[in-house]
Amino acid sequence: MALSETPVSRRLQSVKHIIIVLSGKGGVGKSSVSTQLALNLYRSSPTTRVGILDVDLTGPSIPRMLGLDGHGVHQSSDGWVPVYADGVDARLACMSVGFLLKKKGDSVVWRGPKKNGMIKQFLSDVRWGELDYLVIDTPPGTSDEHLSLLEHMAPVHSRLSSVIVTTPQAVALMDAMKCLSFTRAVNLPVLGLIENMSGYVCPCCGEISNVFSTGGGEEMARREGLKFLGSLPVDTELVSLLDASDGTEAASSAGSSSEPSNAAAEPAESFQLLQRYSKTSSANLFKNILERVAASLSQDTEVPTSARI
Ligand SMILES: Nc1ncnc2c1ncn2[C@@H]1O[C@H](COP(=O)(O)OP(=O)(O)OP(=O)(O)O)[C@@H](O)[C@H]1O
Ligand code: SF4
Repeated sequence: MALSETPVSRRLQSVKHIIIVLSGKGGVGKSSVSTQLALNLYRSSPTTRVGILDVDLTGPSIPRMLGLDGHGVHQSSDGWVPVYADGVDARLACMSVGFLLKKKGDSVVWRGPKKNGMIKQFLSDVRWGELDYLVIDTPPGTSDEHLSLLEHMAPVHSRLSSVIVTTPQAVALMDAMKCLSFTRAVNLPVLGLIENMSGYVCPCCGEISNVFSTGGGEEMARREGLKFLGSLPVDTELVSLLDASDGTEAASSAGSSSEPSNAAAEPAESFQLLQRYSKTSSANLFKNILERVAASLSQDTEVPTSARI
C-alpha cells in the first residue's frame, strides 16, 4: 500500500518494523527492556540493523544504558546522524535527547508543544537509513508524548506495534491495564507483555528465587488475550552493566556535545558493553522473549491502517 508522503514517512520508509515500548508505571524497567530488546535484535543475525529512539524526554536513560553518555549528535546536510553503539559496523543506531543536553545529568523542562516539536524532529530528521527494527522507548504512562508519537507516525501506522512492560505488583498491573486500554483506543497492535523484576537471580549460583510476587503479568496477559512474552528476574549483573556505564571512554573519544563524535569510526565503551551483555543470564533469558516477539511480528494479524487520534 502506498504511504501518504510526509517528512516522517519519507524518513521511515526503509524501516521494516517499529516497536514502541510502553509501561503504565515509572521505574518498572521499560528503558532496560527497550535496551535489551534492541541489543538482542542486533545480536539475532550479523546483518540485522536496529535503531533505538529514546523519546523519554524528561528522563532519557538509553545513552547511559548503551554506554554512550558523552556522545553528541552530528548534524549533516541530510539531517541528524544517529550515534552508533557498535562502532564501525554501524548496525545499532541510537538517538536520544540525552545527546543534545550540554551536560550529563541536565534535565529537560519543556511544555507540551516543545516536546511535540522535538518528537516530530526525531521522527523526520534522523537519518536512520535501512533498519529492520526501530525500538522506541517512551515515558511511563500514556502522555502527550505518546499521542504526538502516534499522530506523527500515522502514515506508517501499519508498521507499528508495541510491547507492554510491567512488574508483578498489583499497582503496576493496574497501570499496565491503563496502558493496554490506550493501545486499544489508538488501534496500536500489542505484540505482548513482559513481566520485569519477576523473582531474583542469585549472584552466586544463578538460581532464580521468587522473593516478591510473580506471575501477575502472565495472569493479566491470559485474562486480556495478550501474548505473554516472558519474565525477567531482578539481575544484579544487569544493573551493574547498565547503570555503571558512565561513558568515560565514550566521552573522551567523542569530545563534548558541541563537538560531536564520529561515533561510527570509534568503538567505545558501548562496544565492550555489547560483548559483556551477551554473557549475562538476562541475555540468555531474553532469547525466549525475542523468539516470541519475532513470532508475534510474523503473525498475520489484522493491522489497522490509521490511528484513531
Ligand atoms: N530486571 C532487572 N534487574 C535488575 N535491575 C533492573 C531490571 N530492570 C530494570 N532494572 C533497573 O531498575 C532501574 C529502573 O529501570 P528503567 O530505567 O529501565 O525503568 P523505566 O521504567 O524505564 O523508568 P522510567 O520510569 O524512569 O522511564 C534501573 O536502574 C535499571 O537498571
Ligand atoms: S540460591 Fe543457593 S547459592 Fe544462591 S544465595 Fe541462595 S543458597 Fe546461596
